[in-house]
Amino acid sequence: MSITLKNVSKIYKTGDVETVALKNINLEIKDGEFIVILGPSGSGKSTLLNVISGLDTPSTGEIYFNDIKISDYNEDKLTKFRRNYLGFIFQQYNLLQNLNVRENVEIGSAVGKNPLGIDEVLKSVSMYEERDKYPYQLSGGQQQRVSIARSIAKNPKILFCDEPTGALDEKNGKQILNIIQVMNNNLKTTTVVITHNTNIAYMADRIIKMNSGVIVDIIENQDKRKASEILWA
Ligand SMILES: Nc1ncnc2c1ncn2[C@@H]1O[C@H](COP(=O)(O)OP(=O)(O)OP(=O)(O)O)[C@@H](O)[C@H]1O
Repeated sequence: MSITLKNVSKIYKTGDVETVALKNINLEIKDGEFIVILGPSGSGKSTLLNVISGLDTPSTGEIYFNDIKISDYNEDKLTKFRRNYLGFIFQQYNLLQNLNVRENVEIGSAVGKNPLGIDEVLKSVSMYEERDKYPYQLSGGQQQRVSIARSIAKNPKILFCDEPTGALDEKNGKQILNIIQVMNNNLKTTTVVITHNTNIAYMADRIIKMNSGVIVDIIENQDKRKASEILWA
């Protein structure tokens, strides 16, 4: 699924204070593309991801998924659209503590239009053996893998990742990135990753650099690397 932003701005109002978090963003992300968004703290990366993915609404401008203008959707329609077509991976794992690994992943697959097999997904994140354990019995890296399994089980058209490896060490971080890359390669899932780790940009087709709410540069990556090949830290 492709994404198009036309003149998108986002202004936060807190009392009398206005913060312009996004200024007139124009952007096209192609179907199946792997995009990495880089930029200093406060530059608008999370706001951009939230607005693109319908977690928040733009103040002005239009957003399309293929030909569907989602910036016209009301909250109900947006929620359904997100549930059916979009996957999210955040730094926090957000697992349900009273459900085991398999049940957490089943929740993800249940909402998709065209879900993947649970066992297949658990195997792809190397958590099949751990399927009967509860979140408190798992390491941080394992919990993040379950969280990813839950996001990919519904076979989303687009995967949005906000600092997916922020809390992980090199070994676990690269394992997570590899899973995201395999999804993008094999299922052609359009992928948008926000990160502070500039090394991750080597995995992208295109790198978007942000500063003060604007896109300051878009770079075609001529040296696309596998997750296992990037440097760390
Ligand atoms: N809910 C909000 N209310 C008011 N201002 C906000 C809100 N969310 C973000 N902002 C402001 O909008 C600007 C962009 O924030 P955003 O979180 O998008 O940046 P970021 O690039 O993701 O930063 P970081 O890398 O630190 O997560 C900042 O000036 C921030 O203070």
